[in-house]
Amino acid sequence: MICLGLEGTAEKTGVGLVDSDGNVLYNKTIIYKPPVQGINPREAADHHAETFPKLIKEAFNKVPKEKIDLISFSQGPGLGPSLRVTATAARALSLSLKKPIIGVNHCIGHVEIGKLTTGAKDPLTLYVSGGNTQILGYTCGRYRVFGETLDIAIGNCLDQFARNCALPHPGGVYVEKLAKDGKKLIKLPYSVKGMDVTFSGLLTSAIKSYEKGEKLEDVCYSIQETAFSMITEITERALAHTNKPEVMLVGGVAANNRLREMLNIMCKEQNVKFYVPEKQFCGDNGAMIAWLGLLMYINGKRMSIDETKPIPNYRSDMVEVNWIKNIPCEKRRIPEHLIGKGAEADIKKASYLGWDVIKKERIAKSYRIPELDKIIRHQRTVKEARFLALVKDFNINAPCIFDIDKDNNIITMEYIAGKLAKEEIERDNGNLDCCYEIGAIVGKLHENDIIHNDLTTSNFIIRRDDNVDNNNNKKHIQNSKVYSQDNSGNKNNYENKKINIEGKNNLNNNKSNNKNNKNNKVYIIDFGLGKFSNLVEDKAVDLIVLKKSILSIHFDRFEEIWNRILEGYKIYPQWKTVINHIADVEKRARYL
Ligand SMILES: C[C@@H](O)[C@H](NC(=O)OP(=O)(O)OC[C@H]1O[C@@H](n2cnc3c(N)ncnc32)[C@H](O)[C@@H]1O)C(=O)O
Ligand SMILES: Nc1ncnc2c1ncn2[C@@H]1O[C@H](COP(=O)(O)OP(=O)(O)OP(=O)(O)O)[C@@H](O)[C@H]1O
Ligand SMILES: [Fe+2]
Repeated sequence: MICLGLEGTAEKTGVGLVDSDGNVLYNKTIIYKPPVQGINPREAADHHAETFPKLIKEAFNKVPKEKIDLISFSQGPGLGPSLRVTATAARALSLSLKKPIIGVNHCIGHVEIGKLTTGAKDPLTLYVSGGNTQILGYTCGRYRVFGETLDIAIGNCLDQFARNCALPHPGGVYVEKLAKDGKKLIKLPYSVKGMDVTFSGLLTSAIKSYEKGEKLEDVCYSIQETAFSMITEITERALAHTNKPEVMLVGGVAANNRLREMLNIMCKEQNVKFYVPEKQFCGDNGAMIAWLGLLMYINGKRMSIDETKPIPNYRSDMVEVNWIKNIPCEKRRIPEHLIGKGAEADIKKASYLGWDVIKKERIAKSYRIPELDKIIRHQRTVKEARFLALVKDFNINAPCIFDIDKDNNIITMEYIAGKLAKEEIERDNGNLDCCYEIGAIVGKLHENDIIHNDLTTSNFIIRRDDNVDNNNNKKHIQNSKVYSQDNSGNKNNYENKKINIEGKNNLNNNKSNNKNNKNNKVYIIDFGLGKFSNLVEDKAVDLIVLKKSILSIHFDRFEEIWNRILEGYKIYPQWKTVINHIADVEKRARYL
């Protein structure tokens, strides 16, 4: 079976022919070069209208039209006028050749052509392009978004910077060339929030640096080093979260050699395989649309002409995946001498003056240039220790700090025996009792203008008294300040509220669960990205980071979990303002 695919989501017109064995028979892309002001959607659409007929004719010279069995086209996401011309061209072809038509999601097209051409089987995919920056992984019938940009895409950031410096389109290519001659690292905002990133602060700051007279080569170098370190870091975070055995890099920005190098280094250090397609399959192309169309069609998907309307905001996680049947069970392996290998740190269990402790060492990341890496690790180590100590003053359970080795970026802290909230929620008959407490902890942080910036269910530990029984720490902890604060009047208040919620929403009436609960305490960890802020915006983004991590990891019980967390969050008097602001931030962001 042979499929002809039409790509036209933005300014590139692509036509591809692929057969059901995965052979690419034809693949050509022609880019519309926009004027200095940037892409004009009307002109991009006119470019498609002129270019599609030429490319289709060329394709028919490769494979006679009688041999084509299916027409597929990029249905979204993208610019309205471009998508409309593409859909119209596909419908016309389908009707004239009397062949079926399939509209596909462009982003998933990038992922599937990557898998086809590299041999990756179950990758965590970093998809970086002009319109998107996402970390995608397949679980249970869909590609889930583990991390993404909360404002503009990385390619858009590079292109906008280039445009401001009168460099041609596509800017990423010219930034890469100039960066090779840059030497000086100019300080630009490094903005990572959990598994998400933002680039608009970095873009503004880079433009200002250039305007102030910094050498263009140095600014380009600094943008690449900073922005690519950020996306490599969130990929590593998502890897630590999902334990996928492979990483794949796709999208137009995947053509960048420095980014390829950084991810390659990170994957070596995490002991996972790294894949990147050859350059013709990185950027937008028709073959990726043809291949995804084939996968969907062969596995039973059919579309009527009425269903072929463009979907400009077509998110990757909206696609129902019908073509993935079996996923290998292989997972990333953590070295045996560690109890945890997060994205940032190695976690070792140890003993300190008779206490059970963990040593959290922020190890050097060789993908980052040492100058940047040193600053990041030092700042985060100091910040984490300070916040861990501080939050106890607000009746929040967090491990006690025993020692900070600033030279080597090691924090020695109390070992909290228990399960991560993530495991507790995912275990058989999932226990959601911790969710209220998680919300209450975040509410207390926000009440005190503390933003955690990395809220996920891996950063809450449910400590069980059962687990502490045979633990060295029990007697020490019972006498400590932390423990007495745990038992403050406030806590009873939380318990009462929690019972109310559970009464309403009685999901876990298993007696033994309830009995265990009484002894459970929720601890928060990992304050390396923390900061002080009284801005509603920062508090809303903090909650969005948590919400998105739950959507990607606990997708099947999202509503229940999120409602419980929000109930707990109501401990914070300004909860309503923050929760209302979430919708504003989400509307503004590209990901909606
Ligand atoms: C929705 C769709 O229209 C959009 N497509 C898209 O953005 O085109 P794509 O070909 O995947 O990526 C283009 C981006 O890729 C960047 N790019 C190309 N070569 C580059 C290089 N060597 N270094 C850095 N960026 C590069 C360009 O600057 C541009 O921002 C998308 O996939 O989001
Ligand atoms: N005090 C502690 N007691 C018990 N286990 C802990 C403690 N701190 C961390 N861990 C374990 O180590 C894992 C990683 O810790 P942490 O989140 O602090 O590291 P990280 O490198 O910042 O992780 P990431 O950046 O991936 O979230 C935790 O998920 C938890 O399993
Ligand atoms: Fe693309």
